[in-house]
This record gives sequence, structure tokens and C-alpha cells, in this order.
Amino acid sequence: MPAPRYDALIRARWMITVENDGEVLENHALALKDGKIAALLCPADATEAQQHAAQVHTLDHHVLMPGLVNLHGHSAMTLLRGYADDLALMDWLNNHIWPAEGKHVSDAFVYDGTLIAMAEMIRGGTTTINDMYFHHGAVARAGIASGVRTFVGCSILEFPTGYGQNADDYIAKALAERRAFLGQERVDFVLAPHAPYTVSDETFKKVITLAEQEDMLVHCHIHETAFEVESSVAEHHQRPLARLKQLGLLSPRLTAAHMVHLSDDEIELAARHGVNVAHNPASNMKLASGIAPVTKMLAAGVNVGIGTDGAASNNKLDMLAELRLAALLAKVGTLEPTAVPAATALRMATLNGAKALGIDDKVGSLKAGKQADVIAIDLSALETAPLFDPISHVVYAAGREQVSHVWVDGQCLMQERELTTLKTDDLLARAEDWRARIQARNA
Ligand SMILES: CSC[C@H]1O[C@@H](n2cnc3c(O)ncnc32)[C@H](O)[C@@H]1O
Ligand SMILES: [Zn+2]
Repeated sequence: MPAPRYDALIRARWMITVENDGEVLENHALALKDGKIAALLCPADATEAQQHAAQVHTLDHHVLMPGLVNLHGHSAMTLLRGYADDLALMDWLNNHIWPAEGKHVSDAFVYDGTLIAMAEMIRGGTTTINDMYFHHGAVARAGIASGVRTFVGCSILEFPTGYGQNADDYIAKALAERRAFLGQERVDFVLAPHAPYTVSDETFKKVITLAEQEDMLVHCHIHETAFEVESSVAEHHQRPLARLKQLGLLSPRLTAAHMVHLSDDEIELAARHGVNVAHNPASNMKLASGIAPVTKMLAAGVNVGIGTDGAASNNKLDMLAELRLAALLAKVGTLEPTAVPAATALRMATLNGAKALGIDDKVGSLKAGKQADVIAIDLSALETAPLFDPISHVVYAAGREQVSHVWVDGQCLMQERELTTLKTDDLLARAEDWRARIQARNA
């Protein structure tokens, strides 16, 4: 018997490639080989190929699309989900989250919290996460255990936390933890200066030099609140983006999370320097930070992806919910119903996220030669009936519980809603254990 031509053949009723906005292929198939998409097959070729595939998935009521790219998150914060709600950012951070992190965050906390996040994200169709937290080895190990493509953002702040003492210490720890994971296929380390209000000029300069030396991406919270902008003017006599431009941080290496409070000139500046933006609609709404000018950013040519932020400020890691909010919030923000149409929201949550991470040649759309980061969504539910347009349903009607299958590099991480790399019962037990520990230490 000759070896099968393909490792797997995934036949689906609909396919959204994201290569061409609005395009939906009917009754096509994806042929997978060695973790990659070997071919996109038309219905006749799919039938012929079936006998040459080691495995065949026939998904008669499903749409196949690229896996979702979560462009901004703090995965381990699942363990602080619901810990402090209904607060503005600085009150939430200074009086609730940072004290709690100081008491509870450890290697074990980050590993367990990140594993829980990975399971939640897989269940919602996320295949890549751009994370930012502490205890980077634990984040990387949880990423590898889950199979999710993980960008491990190494936090850099000026003040001590349970993880580091000062900026130089955070940088040294980032580089040391990174060493053990160099060459890992699905893991990459990123420099993550926390925000303009927690990082000095001197440290930003060190980050820029290091990013260039080591060819690393940079991830930072920028222009999240009006308070951030006002306090920068008071302290530095400059708005944050102007300060960061002067320091040399603005470049295609940078993913700026939030970017809510921006003038037209600042949008132009971001576009000119190739800055990527992670839009976090739910977190911006919940912390009452504001509405990011996404329509203007897209029109100016800024690459805007979508993120969830952490589970303590969202409180879901649900990218489908997030891309729906991105489409809705743009309309409310501009009073323009055509703002961020469904196909644009879908592109933001896939290909734009991949571009920000420098992996759009590898993932973010369904195309022969790309890695097989693919999800299937079952559209046979009452909630997605009747069906005129799969793109409309994916963005506006489908819930994450309709995500049925998830593949990363062709490895199936969820089949018919069963996780293959993680055990839900074990994760629930870990979450409950941490709840008990956190409440006992706070008592
Ligand atoms: C340096 S990353 C980890 C650090 O960031 C905190 N954090 C979580 N969400 C936000 C946000 O929306 N803006 C600013 N900082 C945030 C998190 O609690 C960690 O301490
Ligand atoms: Zn954040």
C-alpha cells in the first residue's frame, strides 16, 4: 500500500478563506499534509482525494475558517476572573489587581491560570495568543501543553512585583527564561514594556535596542485611557505616543494594545510607522476606557487586530464575541452602520492579527502552503438558522459553543468539542483550588 497522499482531508459545507473579503467557497475541502494546508480542493477533487487521505472529516453543516488570533491577553488572569468588577482602569489596577497579583502570582499560579485560558480559548476557536504576563517559562509550558501558538510577552515595569525588582531585572529574567524555548515551533518570546505610565524613557530605549539586537517583537498598552494621556502631559509635557515616537518605539515590531484616545494626527503617526494595534472592545467597554477609533485607523492604513485582554477585565476569552463587539462598537462610535462590516471584523481577528505577529506568511488565512491553523463552526443550530450568509452568522449570530473542531499545525486540539490536549475536569479542580487559596489568604 502506498502512503496516503494527505494526512487529513476536511470537507465542509462552507469555507471562508479570508484571502478575499466576502468570499465563501461551497462544498470545498482542505487537504492537510505535514501540518500544512497542502491544497484547497473543489467539490469534484475533494471526492477524488478522499481515498488518498489517512483521515477524512466530513463537516456537512459547518464553516471552515482560519483559527482566531487573540492579539492581546493576560492568560493567567483567568484565576482573577470576577475578582474585581465595575471599576475604572487605575482603580482596578492600583487597588485590586496589583495587590492581588502581589499576594498570589507564582509559577504555579501562572501555569494553572494559563492552562485554563488555553482551554477556554481553544473551545472558542483561538489558535494563537499574544500574551503578556509574568513567569514566562510557565506561560510557555502551558502553551506547549495545550498546543496553542503562543507569543510569550515578558512584562517590564519600573517597580517591584512578586516576579521582578526593577526594569533591568525583568529584562534579565525575560532573556533567561527565553533561552530554554528557543527553536520551539509554536512559542516565541516578546518584549512587553507594560505602559507609558509604568516604564521610563531609559527603559524604553533599552527595549528598542534589545528588540533590534534579538529580533524580538514588542507589545505595550498605549493610549488606553484619558487619564493615561493627561498624566503623560502633566509628567512628560507630551502625549504618550509623541514621547514613544521620540524614543524610537514606533515601528512594525510594535503591537500597541488599546489605542483608544487618539487624535487624527496620532492615527497618521501610527500608520506612518507601521504600528500594529490590538483592539479590545469588551475590556475597553467594561473599564469604561472609551471607544477606539477603529474605522479611522483602518482608513489610515493601520493594521488593527483584535484581542480579549485578560479575563479579569473582560471577563471572557471569547474571540467570536470580541469580533462581534468590534463590528457593533464601530457602528455606535461613528453612527455609521457600514463601519467595520462583518468581513472586515473577520479579517481583523485572523489575518491582521497574524500580520502584527509577523506570521501572516504562515497563518491567518486558508491558503495552500500555510500552516493548518483551522477551525470549524457548526452552523446547524437554531441560533444560526436560517442561513443566508455564513460570514454574517460567524460574526453576528454564532456563539463560541458552536466551534466544533480546532487544528493548529494540523494537530487536532478539539474534535467535536472534546479537547484532545487538556482535561476539563482537571482544570476545573485547579481553578477551584486557587479560588480557595486566594480567599483563604485574603481572609
Ligand atoms: C505587564 S503585563 C501584566 C500586567 O498588566 C496588567 N493589566 C491587565 N490588564 C491591563 C490593562 O487593560 N491595562 C493595563 N494593565 C493591565 C496585569 O494586571 C499585570 O499586572
Ligand atoms: Zn491588557
